[in-house]
Amino acid sequence: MYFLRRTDVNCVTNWNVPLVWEGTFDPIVIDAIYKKTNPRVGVMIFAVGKYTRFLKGFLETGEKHFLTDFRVTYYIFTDNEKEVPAIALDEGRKITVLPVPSARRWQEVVFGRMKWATITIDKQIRNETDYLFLMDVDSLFHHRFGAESFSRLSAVLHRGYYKNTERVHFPYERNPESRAYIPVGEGDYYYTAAVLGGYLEDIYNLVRYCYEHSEEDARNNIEAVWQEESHLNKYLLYNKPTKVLSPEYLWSDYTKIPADIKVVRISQLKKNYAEVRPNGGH
Ligand SMILES: CC(=O)N[C@H]1[C@@H](OP(=O)(O)OP(=O)(O)OC[C@H]2O[C@@H](n3ccc(=O)[nH]c3=O)[C@H](O)[C@@H]2O)O[C@H](CO)[C@H](O)[C@@H]1O
Ligand SMILES: [Mn+2]
Repeated sequence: MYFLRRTDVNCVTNWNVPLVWEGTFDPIVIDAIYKKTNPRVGVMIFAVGKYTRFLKGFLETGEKHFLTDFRVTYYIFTDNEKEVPAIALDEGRKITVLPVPSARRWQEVVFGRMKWATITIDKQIRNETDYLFLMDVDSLFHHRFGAESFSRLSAVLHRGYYKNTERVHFPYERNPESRAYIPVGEGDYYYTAAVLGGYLEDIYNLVRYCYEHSEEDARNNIEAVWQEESHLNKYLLYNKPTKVLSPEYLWSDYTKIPADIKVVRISQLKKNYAEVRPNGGH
């Protein structure tokens, strides 16, 4: 008998839910537990404008590493259906393409994810999915992303702020006029908006909150500092995740891999922001 544990990182949050790292779970045991209920998994990805170029790599590597042996539907929201590549999918896995309008600003797309997620869950996905994930498309899977990620609400620590950043320096929205406002002194973690998952209804509550609150900001001519990610961080402060995933679940090709990151499960690709976005860089 041996026990899986890590002593170099924190494996539990202040509200006593798991913080998942490589070396803290047995992948075979945990997949077998969830396999019994054979859940239907949905993954929402947006590929608007030039971002369709990322679909091939995302889907091909997803087939190698993302919940292999589970039933998975990739919901691809795009303004250009013709650019969705034909990828050979394993049994029990499929692609559903959903049309969305083109955008003049990249901000429209990242905010729009919350809007289209809300609308599409109501219209269709509620009847098709048990667990729902939302992911950025400009990334590749490099390593197992399995059933250890399942819970009612699972959020991923942003790689840039998980270790050496005091909470007063988290890049939360600090304008009290914004619905995403978090006062200095509050906050648990800074979470990324690029990977997120949970039960369908829990994700629905989250995306609807982010959608409605960003619309309210827009009516007051406010755009939160990190767009939908700011609203997400506000939501997660008052609706704590039931599982927190380490930055293994979203690293970046821009960032050197430190010793506590034993595996990189997904990594954001380097991209030319000015070239790939409709209104240029940051
Ligand atoms: C440095 C920076 O600017 N960071 C933003 C961006 O990081 P990122 O640089 O990760 O943003 P991104 O350009 O990858 O956009 C997020 C996702 O939106 C989709 N997409 C975006 C633009 C577009 O024209 N077409 C399209 O399909 C695509 O799925 C992409 O992966 O997103 C974060 C949340 O995810 C925050 O909102 C940040 O504001
Ligand atoms: Mn991205």
